Amino acid sequence: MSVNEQYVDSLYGSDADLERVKAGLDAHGMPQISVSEGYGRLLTMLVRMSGASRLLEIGALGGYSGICLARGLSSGGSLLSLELLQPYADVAKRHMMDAGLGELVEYRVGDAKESLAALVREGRRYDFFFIDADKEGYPAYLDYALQLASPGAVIVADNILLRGRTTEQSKQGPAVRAVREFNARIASDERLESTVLPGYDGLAIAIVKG
Ligand SMILES: C[S@@+](CC[C@H](N)C(=O)[O-])C[C@H]1O[C@@H](n2cnc3c(N)ncnc32)[C@H](O)[C@@H]1O
Repeated sequence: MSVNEQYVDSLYGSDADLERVKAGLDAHGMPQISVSEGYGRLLTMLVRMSGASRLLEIGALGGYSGICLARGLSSGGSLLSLELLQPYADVAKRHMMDAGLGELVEYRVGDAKESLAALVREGRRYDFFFIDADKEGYPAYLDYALQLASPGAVIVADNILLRGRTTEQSKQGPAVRAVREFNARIASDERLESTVLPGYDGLAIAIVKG
């Protein structure tokens, strides 16, 4: 983390619900790869500012971003979270319940591409997407988000810099290539209005034009 990011994070007090998630990840032998603190706060604000009520998260881990997303919901809103691993979804649900947000979230376990294809078949619509699962899947996740989006929906994706690998031309692995394709599409797709924030590990934010 940069000095600036550390400084900004130090302005905020400790958050008991999010600290519980970090401790829970260690306790369950899960990786500490939750969204950064600063972008977690931004997720809450984006949900609140957009007025989104049907949220779709791709990649739950231990529920850190789930808490941040659900905190921005107003009454009647809900979060569907797609997670590959049942034990991770169970841990995330526990953390959401501990944060008093358990009623707002539902999990679908399995490969996100299959869950997303099922949501398309079911005719579902969402007005906020948070993409944060396997990086090879990002281009497909963007395709599905566009199919599932209501007009004006917000699409956010984390880790678009891959800790420097995205900009290092010698790196040509499948995850790097997929994220480069995703970033290029976020910036150039005429259906989207977008920006990319280069802080922490990079965050893409797009609005689906109405
Ligand atoms: C970076 S972590 C998510 C962090 C979480 N969004 C947060 O900030 O708290 C990525 C998650 O995606 C899940 N994942 C990886 N591949 C997946 C797939 N094909 N389908 C669904 N989930 C997947 C992993 O099991 C892991 O929990």
